[in-house]
Formats: sequence, structure tokens, C-alpha cells
Amino acid sequence: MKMSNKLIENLSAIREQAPLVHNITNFVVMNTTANALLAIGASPVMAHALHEVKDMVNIASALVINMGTLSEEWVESMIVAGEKARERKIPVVFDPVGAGATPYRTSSALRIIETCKPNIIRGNASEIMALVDQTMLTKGVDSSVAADVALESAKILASGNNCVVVISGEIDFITDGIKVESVGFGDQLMARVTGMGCTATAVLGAFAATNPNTFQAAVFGMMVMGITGECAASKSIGPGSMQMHFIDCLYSLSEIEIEKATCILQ
Ligand SMILES: Nc1ncnc2c1ncn2[C@@H]1O[C@H](COP(=O)(O)OP(=O)(O)OP(=O)(O)O)[C@@H](O)[C@H]1O
Ligand SMILES: Cc1ncsc1CCO
Ligand SMILES: [Mg+2]
Repeated sequence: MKMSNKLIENLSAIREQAPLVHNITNFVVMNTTANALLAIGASPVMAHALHEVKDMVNIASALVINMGTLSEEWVESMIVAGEKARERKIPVVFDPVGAGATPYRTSSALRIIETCKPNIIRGNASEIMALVDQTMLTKGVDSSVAADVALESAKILASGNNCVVVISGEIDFITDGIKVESVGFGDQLMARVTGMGCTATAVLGAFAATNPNTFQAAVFGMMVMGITGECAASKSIGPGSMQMHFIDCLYSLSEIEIEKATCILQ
């Protein structure tokens, strides 16, 4: 089967099954990531209370953990939810937002990885490097280096934790420690909208919920992010309209658009 057909099959599975994606995410992106998940055809729920996360994981098809606005109580909820997800064998996707910006973020990210054993870790280059080299500094939540600079760190992180690592940027890299895929779709306006990376992580949750091949789900999720980003940028005059068009393009993304975007890759 052609790669584009497999991607379309994975996207159709999301739209048909509407998997429940449980997000423990940050205050900045709760609304936009819920809208992105709805637009792609998944069913989002945001829930972080310690008293309910186990029960929510119990009915979910994937768990997305994002530490963008972390606090000690939230980290406890993330760990309890992650452990329950492992027990149920549903995919866990982790976004180490701002790892490397403060020691608390870096140590919390490492603790979450250790206990929740995520299937996919998605971050920008600085965040991924900070998880491997603790002297690396991240400028808040933004990367200060290009994605390819973090590739060796991503491989080490993936091999050491038996997971798939995604580095996002102008070019995205996906690795399981041995294989490496790159995704070149996307537009620079994406980096001017807050939470595009968090949206990518949530979208990966929807792909992983409906595709047992985690590596493939990660590649497809990033391809859809990039193709949608290009579609949205072509209709936008700046970050505000970009944010709106991104949701609309995700909703209407068609087989023809996917075929057209990927035909050069066959
Ligand atoms: N210059 C660029 N050209 C093309 N695509 C880009 C560019 N910068 C980012 N992207 C895309 O935007 C999305 C978000 O990636 P980015 O690396 O900016 O995440 P992030 O830094 O974690 O963002 P945030 O913390 O705001 O959520 C990815 O899908 C990525 O491919
Ligand atoms: C800006 C910002 N600060 C904490 S989380 C977040 C959303 C993008 O990562
Ligand atoms: Mg981020």
C-alpha cells in the first residue's frame, strides 16, 4: 500500500472511531488543542483532578500529558494517569514543554518519562536536548536551535526509553533510536501561533489511538500537521487568521490534498 493511502486510512480511522483523547495539558492551549482534536474527528477531554484521572484514563483511547503550566499537584495527576494508561496499554504521548528552561521543568519531565513510560515524546529541539544534556538551556517554551541539532539527543532518548521521539521545527524528525524519518511540510507562520507544538502532540495522540504502529502514527501525525499548516498559511494574513484557518483546514483535509502534497514523496 502507498504511504499516502496508509495515512488516509489512519485519518479515516480517527474520523470514524472518534477516539476519546484524555489530555492533561496547559492553561494556554486547552481550548485550541481541544478544537484541533474535534476538527480532526477525535473526541477530546481535558481532565487533571487527581480524583478523576484514573477513571478518565479507564475510558480513553489515548493519554496526552503536557507540562506547559505545571505544578506539583498536576505532576502527581500526570503520574497517576500515566501509570493507569500503561496498565491499560493505551498510548501515552508526552510534551515536555519548556524542559531546560528551569531545573523544576527538567526534573519533572524526567520523572514523568521514568514513571509514565510514554510511547511518544514530542518536543522542540531545545526541549529534547535538555532531556539528555542537563546543561542545555531552553528559552522559555521556544527552541533556540534547529531540529537537526537535536537528532543525536533524540536517538539517545528514544533508545534509552524504548519510545518514539519527535523533534518539531522547520523540518520535523521522528526516531525510534534507529530509524529516522523527516517531515518537511509546514510553514513558518506555525511558529507564530502559540501552542502549535502542543497541538501537534495532541494530534499525535489521536493518530496513536487508532494506529498500533507508533512510529508510523507519529510520522503521519506530523505530516498532517505540516500539510494542514501549509493549507492554512495560504489563506492567512498573519498569526490570528492562521490559528482560525488551521482548525478549518484540519477539519476539511481531504484525500486529494494529502495525495497532492505527498505525490513528490512516492
Ligand atoms: N519554520 C517552520 N516551518 C515549517 N513548519 C514549522 C516551522 N516551525 C514550526 N513548524 C511546525 O509547527 C509545529 C509546532 O512546532 P514547534 O517546533 O514550533 O513547536 P513548539 O516549539 O513546541 O511550540 P509550542 O510550544 O508553541 O506549542 C510543528 O508541526 C512544526 O512542524
Ligand atoms: C506560552 C506557553 N507557556 C507555557 S505553556 C505555553 C504554550 C506553548 O507551549
Ligand atoms: Mg512546545
